[in-house]
Amino acid sequence: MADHQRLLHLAVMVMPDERILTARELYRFYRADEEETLALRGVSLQVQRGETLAVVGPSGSGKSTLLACLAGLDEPSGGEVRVGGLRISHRPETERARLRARHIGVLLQTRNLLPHVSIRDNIRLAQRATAGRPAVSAQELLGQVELAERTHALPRQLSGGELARAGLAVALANSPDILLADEPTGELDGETEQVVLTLLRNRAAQGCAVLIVTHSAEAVRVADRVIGLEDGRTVGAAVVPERQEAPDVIG
Ligand SMILES: Nc1ncnc2c1ncn2[C@@H]1O[C@H](COP(=O)(O)OP(=O)(O)OP(=O)(O)O)[C@@H](O)[C@H]1O
Repeated sequence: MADHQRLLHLAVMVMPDERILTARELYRFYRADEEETLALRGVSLQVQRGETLAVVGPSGSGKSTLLACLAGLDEPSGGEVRVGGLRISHRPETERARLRARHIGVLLQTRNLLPHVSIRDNIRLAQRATAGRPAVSAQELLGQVELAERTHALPRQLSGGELARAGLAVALANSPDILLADEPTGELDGETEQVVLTLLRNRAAQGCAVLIVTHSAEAVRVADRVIGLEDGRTVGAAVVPERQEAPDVIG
């Protein structure tokens, strides 16, 4: 190999892949009893490090299905999902779970919290899914989401806003490269919504790729880009013209 080729090869090897999350031509077909639904019909997207992408669309348009396929919680019927250079789709569940634990934080509408353990132990259990020492302690994470005083609380002892922040702390337990959030501000009041959006923005500012499925105009406003889904297809993509920074509530 010539010198310049060797240098180029090295540069490609050490250059971080900015397109950390890539979905190509995703299809998801459901069959329940006699009913067949094509929930995704060829969806392609990319999210870069440091970028926030909002996915919007009417009920039933395929948003949650898309998020589940991106997270490796569900398998697309066709197409593929890549995390950095690694394919996460079309692998056994255990391998998808391993890749997810290492690279992806997922915040689901159900708030991804186990009901019978404290919020601190919810975080610790999430951290056990990866080998090695977590980069950030459960106590530190709870401090970041302003729940340091509620360490021992069970999920049912928390308010809606506190639950949303606890769910986010669990999603961030393993310092993910990618954060996927399904309606992260769903039932929150305006003030708590701003707190959660600020936390998401801060993560993106630290280099995380953030994808938010949302109905909230506020959430769309803090995104860098927005894509629409309708009937399982992307119907438009736009750069948000003037991003409104959420107030800097949490450092
Ligand atoms: N497990 C399933 N089995 C059969 N059909 C399903 C399943 N999950 C979703 N669907 C169907 O796939 C389509 C897309 O559903 P999905 O939940 O992804 O939509 P959504 O945009 O997230 O909706 P919402 O905004 O109401 O949460 C819908 O027609 C839904 O009924």
